[in-house]
Amino acid sequence: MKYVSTRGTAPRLGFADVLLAGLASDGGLYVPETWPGLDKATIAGFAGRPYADVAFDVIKPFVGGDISDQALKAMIDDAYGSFRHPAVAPLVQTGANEYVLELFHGPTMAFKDVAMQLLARLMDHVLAERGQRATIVGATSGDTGGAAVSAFAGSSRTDVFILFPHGRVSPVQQRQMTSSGADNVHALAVDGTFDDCQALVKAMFNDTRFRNASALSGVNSINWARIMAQIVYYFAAAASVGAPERKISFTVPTGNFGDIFAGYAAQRMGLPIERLIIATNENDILERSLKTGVYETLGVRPTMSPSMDIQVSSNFERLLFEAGGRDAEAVNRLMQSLQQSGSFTIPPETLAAIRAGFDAGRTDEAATSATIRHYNDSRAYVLDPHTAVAVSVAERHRGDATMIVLGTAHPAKFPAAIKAACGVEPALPATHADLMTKPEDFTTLANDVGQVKQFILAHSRAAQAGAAA
Ligand SMILES: Cc1ncc(COP(=O)(O)O)c(C=O)c1O
Ligand SMILES: N[C@@H](CCOP(=O)(O)O)C(=O)O
Repeated sequence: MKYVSTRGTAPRLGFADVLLAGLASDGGLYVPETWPGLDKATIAGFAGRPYADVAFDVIKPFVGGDISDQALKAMIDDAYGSFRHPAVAPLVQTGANEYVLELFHGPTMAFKDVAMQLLARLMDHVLAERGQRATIVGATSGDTGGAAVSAFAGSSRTDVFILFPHGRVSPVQQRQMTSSGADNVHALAVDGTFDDCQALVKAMFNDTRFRNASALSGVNSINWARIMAQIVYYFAAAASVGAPERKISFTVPTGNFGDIFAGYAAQRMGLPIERLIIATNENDILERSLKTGVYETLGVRPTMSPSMDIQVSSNFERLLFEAGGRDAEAVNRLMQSLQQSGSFTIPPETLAAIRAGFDAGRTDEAATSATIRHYNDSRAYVLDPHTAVAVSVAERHRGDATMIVLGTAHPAKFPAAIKAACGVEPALPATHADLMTKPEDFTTLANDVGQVKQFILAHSRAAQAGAAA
């Protein structure tokens, strides 16, 4: 399996190189050169099988021959052995034909763990085989950071630098990033928004000298391996409720578009999905884009679903590439326009292709609270605010297909919002009982790429080894 960049000029790479590259060298995102297919019998056969077995079958074609089957299987088993629920991603029925897919039973209580636990093992494996170290950078609006810290803490081959928007993540999310005590973890509180943090990460990748000097690698969903691991739960969940014979739609709380792009990838691999529904909070760039055809960034508004407080939705570029017939030049033009003017107009045929598979809806703060309250009162089920955004959108997009809403975080990560909405203060799982009393360690930095690079060069063992060589 080879991978190509959405911007067309970066080298075609195999899986192990894409895994370590993160962002492509032309600024684009890697996608598989061709989509592997799974036939109907294979998909139906996923029902009732252990999650790790489904993961192996879905992931194996993307890895090609770069990692042996035995090593891949061992890493998958180990990654999902760290989850608190034996099913890894259980489906909870919430209505006659409605389910919440609980993706928050991993070590940091958000769906990011599903991919990050495997990504860390894959990276360590490839780095060990090559005798290399890497400098890992990540931007987070709250959950990717904690998941990365948990997955990479103590790894001898990586130093991890997580940029988070100072004062814009929940206290639980912050502690998960700042209290690991691991020497190879650096939490950086940036004076800015998540979009600023993500722009800093991309600027570091686009500086070839810095990138090479520090052996830079990324853990955001710009890294193909993150998306790859997230495809699995679409197959597992759909098969468990009767796919491929039963019609199924998914509603996905969306920010950086990685999670829903994984659903699109599952569809391209043969999973019949009726509709993929993008659910946004008041940071509704994707909902506006699908409605008007104009992708236009406005200021970020802080909401009670902070992990979705995003305007520049990185993985939308992957969809533009696919829906536009893999026209890398067109993607380049759109991305240049975004950089210069903060907006672009989606070409009409591309927009039509997107609308053929996707719907989008927005939920404001009052409706998010009302949904949390309603689910608590009527079903004794406590939704986290991100999942509540999606449940509210799903209710407005009911068709005759079975609806699966992705439950992306545990409500205990956002206790203040839940308490305000329904009076309940969700408790942290016993595994996290001491989290909020652990000492914190983080560094505050300005929204300045020079300062961030300087910090990384001073603290990355890969950079220091490179400088000494
Ligand atoms: C809890 C939660 N829900 C939803 C999202 C949005 O997912 P994506 O960025 O893949 O669209 C995020 C952040 O990514 C998140 O942390
Ligand atoms: N919501 C995310 C933002 C980064 O998304 P990613 O999936 O690209 O890592 C977060 O919680 O950090």
